[in-house]
Amino acid sequence: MEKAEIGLIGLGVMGANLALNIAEKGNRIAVFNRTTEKTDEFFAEAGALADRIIPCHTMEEFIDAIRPPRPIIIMIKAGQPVDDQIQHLRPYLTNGDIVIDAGNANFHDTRRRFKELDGTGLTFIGMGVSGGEEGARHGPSIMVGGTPESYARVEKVLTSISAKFNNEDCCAWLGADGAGHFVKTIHNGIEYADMQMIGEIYGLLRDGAGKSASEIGNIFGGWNKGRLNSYLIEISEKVLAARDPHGDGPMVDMILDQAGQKGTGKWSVIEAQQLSVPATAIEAAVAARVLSSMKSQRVAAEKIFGSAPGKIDASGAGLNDLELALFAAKIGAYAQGFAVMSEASKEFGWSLPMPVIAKIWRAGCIIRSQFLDEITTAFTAMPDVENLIMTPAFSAMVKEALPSLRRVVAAAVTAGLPVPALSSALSYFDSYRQARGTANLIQAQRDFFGAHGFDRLDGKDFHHGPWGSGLNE
Ligand SMILES: NC(=O)C1=CN([C@@H]2O[C@H](COP(=O)(O)OP(=O)(O)OC[C@H]3O[C@@H](n4cnc5c(N)ncnc54)[C@H](OP(=O)(O)O)[C@@H]3O)[C@@H](O)[C@H]2O)C=CC1
Ligand SMILES: O=C(CO)[C@H](O)[C@H](O)COP(=O)(O)O
Repeated sequence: MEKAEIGLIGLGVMGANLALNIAEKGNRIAVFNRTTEKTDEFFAEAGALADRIIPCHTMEEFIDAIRPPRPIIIMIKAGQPVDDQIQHLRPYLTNGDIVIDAGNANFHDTRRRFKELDGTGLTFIGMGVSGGEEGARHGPSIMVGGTPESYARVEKVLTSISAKFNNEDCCAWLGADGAGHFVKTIHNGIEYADMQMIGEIYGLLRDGAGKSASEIGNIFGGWNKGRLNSYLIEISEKVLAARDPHGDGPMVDMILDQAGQKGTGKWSVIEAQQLSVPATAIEAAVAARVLSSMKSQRVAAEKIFGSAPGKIDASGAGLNDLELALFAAKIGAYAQGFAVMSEASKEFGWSLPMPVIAKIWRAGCIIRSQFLDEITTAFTAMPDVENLIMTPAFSAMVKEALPSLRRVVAAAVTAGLPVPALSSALSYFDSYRQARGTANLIQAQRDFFGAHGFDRLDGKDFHHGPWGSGLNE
């Protein structure tokens, strides 16, 4: 039997679709899944693509089915299962084989795994894949980390399956070891903020303006034709229009208001904090998911404190403000995500290419949008800019949209409706553009209680105030 060019382990939602995508693009692929019945089901449903798929039930069969040196994609549950799978795979691998972890790994694990295989004749690639089920099947965004040499060996197959934007591949090598998984993590952090902000606007329209799910869906549908055009707005419109197949009303009204999370949002925030980069909108989004899960506490608290008393104007200028507010806050979240990547690039020696990252997020991934094309243009003109909002195009957009964000946050606060991500983005802008902040008082307090010292505006070489030990200065 003709051997496969590539192998894939893990036929869950993502792996199965990725395997079909790989086969469809003319590649012969061997597949393996821990639960072998899933392999049989997958093969039985592969239709015309079955000719290019070799289903395997044992590791021996799987390895034998792939032409060496073998590229092997692992697309299974992240964490310990990946280490166990590599352990299980290793005795069968031979010189030159490449192990590609395509799941949502923590990039610290990727760096460790990369090191563990270094010098063994085997190579490790950590590859972020975004686009969910549909993206995996028809074209995801692919973020690769590893050696450029190992990428060169798999580039053809990866670019053949990736999404395209204006005929450009949404797939790129981004740097060594954990670079790809780090970028995917921040992609997800931004995804959290984007989703939370859309959710907050939904809340203002539902609870503050009394709009129904289908009315809000129609509003989002209109916005999707403008500057907010994006996959997340598009699916929000669809979700809000859907009816409950097991009841009478809109589907969304029947869904429990507790958000799940698998870790990437939290990791984004942890890394931002470790790198000392403020990512306040992403932090707010992660915290909001945690608060959403405290359902019983929220129910009890509403009984004590009451529900939101106020109203939100969502007609005419009010609606325009909501659209622009979402746009301004979204800029804040993306600026923060890119700033985290920029700092990580220095810290981990990756030279992450910001314009390329923006480029490969324009199609295929969950945060894909027209807006990312504008980010690509801005970073291409100024690849080393410290913050996206300092580029001429984005500073102009922020200036235009900020008054709306301010009015919306003020109205929400007055009404008692929660807008943690929108208000974090607003405070971020307000803090970032404040040349004279208030940390002088913090420095004075620190010096007062702990003799920590401060720098003076006039540059004089005195570093303590007229209190405590500073009395002697
Ligand atoms: N769903 C999504 O939208 C996206 C998911 N991802 C990431 O892709 C990866 C796969 O996700 P997804 O396809 O959604 O997950 P699924 O839950 O659909 O499938 C999980 C897969 O992992 C396998 N698996 C679980 N534990 C082990 C183990 N200990 N040893 C071997 N195999 C194991 C399962 O095998 P078995 O059938 O035997 O249980 C199954 O093939 C994850 O890292 C996820 O975070 C990335 C982008 C988008
Ligand atoms: O990577 C993804 C999308 O880009 C996955 O769908 C991921 O599961 C999303 O994160 P969470 O489950 O924490 O919402």
